[in-house]
Amino acid sequence: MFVRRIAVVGTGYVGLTTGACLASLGHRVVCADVDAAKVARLREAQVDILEPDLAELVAEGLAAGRLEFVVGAGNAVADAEVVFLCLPTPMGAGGAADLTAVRSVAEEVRAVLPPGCVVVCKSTVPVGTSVAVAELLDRADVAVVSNPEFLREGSAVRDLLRPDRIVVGSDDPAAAERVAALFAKLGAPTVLMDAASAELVKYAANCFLAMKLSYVNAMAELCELLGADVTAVCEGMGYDRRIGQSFLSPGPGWGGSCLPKDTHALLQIAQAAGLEFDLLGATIEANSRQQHRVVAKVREAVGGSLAGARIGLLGLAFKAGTNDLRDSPALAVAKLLAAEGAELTGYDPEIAGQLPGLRLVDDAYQAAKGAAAVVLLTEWPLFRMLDWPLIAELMDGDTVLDTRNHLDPDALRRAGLRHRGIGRRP
Ligand SMILES: NC(=O)c1ccc[n+]([C@@H]2O[C@H](COP(=O)([O-])OP(=O)(O)OC[C@H]3O[C@@H](n4cnc5c(N)ncnc54)[C@H](O)[C@@H]3O)[C@@H](O)[C@H]2O)c1
Ligand SMILES: O=c1ccn([C@@H]2O[C@H](COP(=O)(O)OP(=O)(O)O[C@H]3O[C@H](CO)[C@@H](O)[C@H](O)[C@H]3O)[C@@H](O)[C@H]2O)c(=O)[nH]1
Repeated sequence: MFVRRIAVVGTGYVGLTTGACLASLGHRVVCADVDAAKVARLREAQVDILEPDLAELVAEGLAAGRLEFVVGAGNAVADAEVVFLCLPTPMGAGGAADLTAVRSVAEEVRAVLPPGCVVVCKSTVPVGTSVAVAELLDRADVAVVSNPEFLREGSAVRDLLRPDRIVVGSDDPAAAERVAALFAKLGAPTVLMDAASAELVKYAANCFLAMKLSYVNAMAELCELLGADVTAVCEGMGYDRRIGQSFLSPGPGWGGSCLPKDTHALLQIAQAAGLEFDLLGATIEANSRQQHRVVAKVREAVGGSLAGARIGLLGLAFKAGTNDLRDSPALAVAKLLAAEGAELTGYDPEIAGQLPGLRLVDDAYQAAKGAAAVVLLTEWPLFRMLDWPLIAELMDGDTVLDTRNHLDPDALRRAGLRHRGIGRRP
């Protein structure tokens, strides 16, 4: 494999993982960010996000001289053969993806990109963005390639080094081949296509996953009405290889930094193209319904009114294994509870500091103390090991709402508590 000089712009979940992994594959990588304090920490191998193996890979790359961190995209690209854009594309006005950072970096680097380099869009961006970036760059000698990223938070390094597939799209097939070659060592199935299709694959995949979860959450509601058990139903469905066992767990609704913004963005993309994508709209609506359903269950547990009710929340991150709170369903549920006058105390093993609308405490027992009900919102393994008799003693009420079906109902029952799950037989 040829060693390549690579620049990565943006050192968040995607950029830092991409940079550290490409360095571990032998390439020489310069990562840039606008956040000077973050760059200073990264130069000391201090990684803020909770990602297994990432800090180690960063330290190894720095020590080997293959990984470097600089402030500002313009300072990273000078001798790069390939430039990855790993910039935020948050939900903007009306739900569309906000491309401000991508555009501003394209303008920042256009005059300093070396001749013949390839610019790769790894951010999740609407169809047509590669073409728009090429127009902004206005450099006939620079090709633009789409290489969407599919990593999950909490397993970012593993997902990047052992991907299910690599998608590379460009209207310049030679440039796409050059980008695919960077990852050749991984031996993953690599799908080459045109730029528009590659951009759409990312949204198509995330929206399909969201739809699968909304379906499962709706099925859980139906199970409650019919006296069936969603765990058994999903297990039975999942053995069908066309369906699969993964991504079939009901919860308090799906969230995180990607699924919510990407479903809204694709709805906008479809609408702009003249398609009312009703199925996707229903997927989003069902998710909001699921959060309201959780609130209704808490209301019922405390006897009808949440005004002044003390509620203990276990878990705040959008899923276990991350300290990311972006679009966390736990926070969405907390906000709805607070709007009805509930007094919230919350605990998450990976979240510290202050959050609006709730009192953050240092352990699950403090969250349960005096609570009329306890609500588990993130499936942290440690919650399975709690001292339930002690929690029963500390609580005012007796109901634990387990929105992830994560706890052992018998252990709670033995402690004298009422366990309420999602889609479970009472
Ligand atoms: N987080 C994920 O799990 C994930 C997975 C796949 C794809 N994506 C997509 O990848 C993109 C990046 O997501 P992320 O989660 O890594 O974002 P992030 O918010 O974690 O990181 C973005 C980084 O870009 C930096 N930045 C912003 N403007 C900049 C500029 N002008 N110049 C240089 N740096 C700048 C920020 O300071 C930040 O460090 C998004 O489009 C997202 O949808 C995210
Ligand atoms: O069976 C399941 C699986 C997930 N979730 C929830 O769904 C949300 C998203 O989970 P996950 O997909 O694991 O999180 P992300 O790290 O945001 O990863 C998604 O978003 C990334 C950014 O686009 C993509 O790269 C990944 O492929 C895609 O899985 C979270 O709230 C989870 O709790 C469930 O409720 N039940």
